[in-house]
Amino acid sequence: MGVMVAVEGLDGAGKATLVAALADAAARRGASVSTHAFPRYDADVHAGLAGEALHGAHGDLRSSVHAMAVLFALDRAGAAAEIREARNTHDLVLVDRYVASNAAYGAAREEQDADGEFVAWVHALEIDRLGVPTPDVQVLVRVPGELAARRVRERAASDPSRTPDGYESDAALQARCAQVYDELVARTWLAPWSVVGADEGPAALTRTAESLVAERLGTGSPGDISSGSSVRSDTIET
Ligand SMILES: Nc1ncnc2c1ncn2[C@@H]1O[C@H](COP(=O)(O)OP(=O)(O)OP(=O)(O)O)[C@@H](O)[C@H]1O
Ligand SMILES: Cc1cn([C@H]2C[C@H](O)[C@@H](COP(=O)(O)O)O2)c(=O)[nH]c1=O
Repeated sequence: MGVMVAVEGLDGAGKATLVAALADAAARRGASVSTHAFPRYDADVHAGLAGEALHGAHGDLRSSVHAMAVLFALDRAGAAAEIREARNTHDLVLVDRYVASNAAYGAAREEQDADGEFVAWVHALEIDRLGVPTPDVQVLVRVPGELAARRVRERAASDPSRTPDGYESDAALQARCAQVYDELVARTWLAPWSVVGADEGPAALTRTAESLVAERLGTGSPGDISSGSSVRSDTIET
């Protein structure tokens, strides 16, 4: 059974960049790697609707925190079998955004902390009811909000298809979301966490992430996150 690592963080934190680098590094060592990203805008109707709502479509859909979270959750539920299969057939399963994104963004929108009703509701919905697989480790790419926002703006300037959506352009929401992520880490919510910082370029960040995740997983060799015994989540039930 492969190791499943979910990468989390603010919009523009560098999650996709880290996932790609981790996948490359593991593949170079001969590991089989399966990568996934949520929301699956083009592959799942729920994610597609959520993406359109983030850009202003579908009337007042975006204003409902729970409706948006249900759409993101149904997207993941639709991928649950694929993720289980990937775990059975690959050494390493990497996921760019996962259940904790729903917890962090929804709680931030509701102005709740990680001990609040919203985070408990996400756990009950996604893990307990929809049977979404629990990751072995979560990595928080923890960057200052201003840096993440600058990256989002610069990315949009060079790629018009990445126009900032309603969450990305809300600095106050991103700031609250960063706070909730820190609380989820402190509570070991859902699974153990490793935190990587913003003061490193992609290559150094990847090496740090690999070492920290290997440490969390208790694998023999530092940096080898694709094999060895995986520590199942010491989940905090909420
Ligand atoms: N460690 C890094 N150092 C410098 N620039 C980086 C780093 N990581 C990512 N970037 C740059 O920041 C921008 C955002 O990165 P990326 O797309 O990986 O973020 P993301 O967290 O996946 O964003 P989103 O959630 O909005 O899709 C990209 O232009 C990327 O090249
Ligand atoms: C998967 C997921 C995402 N979100 C939020 C986080 C982002 O602001 C947007 C879109 O994600 P992207 O990575 O910028 O494409 O949606 C969420 O609230 N819940 C989720 O499960």
